Amino acid sequence: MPKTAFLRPGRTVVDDPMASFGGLLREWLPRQRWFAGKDRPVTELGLLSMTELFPGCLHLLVQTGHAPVPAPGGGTPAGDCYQLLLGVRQHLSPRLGRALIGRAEQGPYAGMTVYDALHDPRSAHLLLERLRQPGAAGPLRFERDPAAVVPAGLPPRLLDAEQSNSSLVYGDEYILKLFRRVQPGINPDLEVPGALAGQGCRRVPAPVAWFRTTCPQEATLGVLQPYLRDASDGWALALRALSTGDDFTAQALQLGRATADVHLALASAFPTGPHDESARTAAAMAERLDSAARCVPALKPFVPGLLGAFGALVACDPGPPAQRIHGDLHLGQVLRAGREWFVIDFEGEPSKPLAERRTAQSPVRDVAGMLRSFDYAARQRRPWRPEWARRCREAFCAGYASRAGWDPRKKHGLLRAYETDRAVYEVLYEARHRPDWLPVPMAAIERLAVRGD
Ligand SMILES: Nc1ncnc2c1ncn2[C@@H]1O[C@H](COP(=O)(O)OP(=O)(O)O)[C@@H](O)[C@H]1O
Ligand SMILES: O=P(O)(O)O[C@H]1O[C@H](CO)[C@@H](O[C@H]2O[C@H](CO)[C@@H](O)[C@H](O)[C@H]2O)[C@H](O)[C@H]1O
Repeated sequence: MPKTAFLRPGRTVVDDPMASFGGLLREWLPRQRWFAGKDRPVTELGLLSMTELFPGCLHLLVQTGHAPVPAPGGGTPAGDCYQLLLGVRQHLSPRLGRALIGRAEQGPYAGMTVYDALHDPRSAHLLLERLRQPGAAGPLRFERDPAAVVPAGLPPRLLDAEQSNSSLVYGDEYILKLFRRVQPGINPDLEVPGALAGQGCRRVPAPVAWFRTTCPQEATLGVLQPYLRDASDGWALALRALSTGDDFTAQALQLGRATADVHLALASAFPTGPHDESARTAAAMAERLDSAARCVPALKPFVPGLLGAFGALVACDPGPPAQRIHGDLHLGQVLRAGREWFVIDFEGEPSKPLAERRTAQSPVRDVAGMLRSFDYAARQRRPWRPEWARRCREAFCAGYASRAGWDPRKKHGLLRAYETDRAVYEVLYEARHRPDWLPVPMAAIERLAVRGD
């Protein structure tokens, strides 16, 4: 196998590895669930860095490029940086068949089989070993909480979930999340749980080890944290309750309390700011709506009604002070283990720039996210169960109010604005990732635009 080294951007390499991988990855990337640019064909793929992590396993950061949109004023869509772990072998054993990316035809790896190494237990094992022993590999830095003791030899398994990233579970003890779309700066999914652990907040699993890159820019690549075994996520529990007819309001009430606990800890751990309800926030929401309506024309008839909801942001009583928030709170981001709710995945909405996700924002945004999620769950049942959603939403708000010192139910105008903004995001998300689900947020759009309740 050709010897590979870390490639500095801009350095001329005689044997360009992308001559081997470029074509294969251009085909493979857009088919991955975590690929964010599904609405933009990948026309170029550049290599930002490549590091041989261990023999037969390459760590790559690649940059996508997209063709200009032909429509007048269409511009060129922005590309993204993705993290890949590629296995390179002569032959792939049949048990790794679903990890296959393809066979390199040319370049330094000509004739070799290329595959997604996260599926390979050997690579997953060696990755944990790297995290257990802090140090550097090319531009990669492996670091850990000095107090944490992670045992060796925990058997890995790759989570099969529909995810924005990829996660490996080790022996039901730890979970390692590898960020697929990488943005410069510290990822809030490392920053926030680390800061909350410092506050003694037990509702968020604390980071145990992590790795980052220093090139081409500083960026977080992965986080290892304790795995909550026997936990069920809120989405699965809500759907189960809906199908058995069990009450879910007690859980929703506790979830409201847990959310408020996390908000209080966040407000202590990070700077807070004046309330976020301003003409600027309303304008940002209107802009997001405008660009969503350009991508999803079904939104267009509702635009005037939805703009009315944003206008209320400036007219109504201000909400609680701005603070760091979760940013993408829904039933899939909360886990129930034992009798407690835990909150995970502090990345925020994956499509927003990282710097924006790290700003202080209104906690109403998170409340609205969870309220939307009860509506999503209720719409999984036929006939639709609006009463179920209404009761859960009420209970969640009551639980939240009992801890937070303010009651979301008394902030109707604010909630409507943030719920509308969230539903617009969901329309875009579903159009890009799961078009079959589009009617779910569209039903909310209709309700919010027409009836406003
Ligand atoms: N600490 C944890 N304990 C148990 N399961 C977890 C933990 N963290 C994540 N998971 C599981 O992994 C799934 C994906 O995690 P998440 O952080 O939401 O990743 P993504 O950003 O890819 O959506 C969750 O839905 C949950 O089932
Ligand atoms: O992958 P993430 O969990 O970071 O979040 C993204 O995917 C979610 C879907 O998996 C999406 O959530 C939407 O669908 C959920 C049901 O599958 C529902 O509970 C949420 O309320 C709804 O927003 C989320 O928006 C997206 O960022």
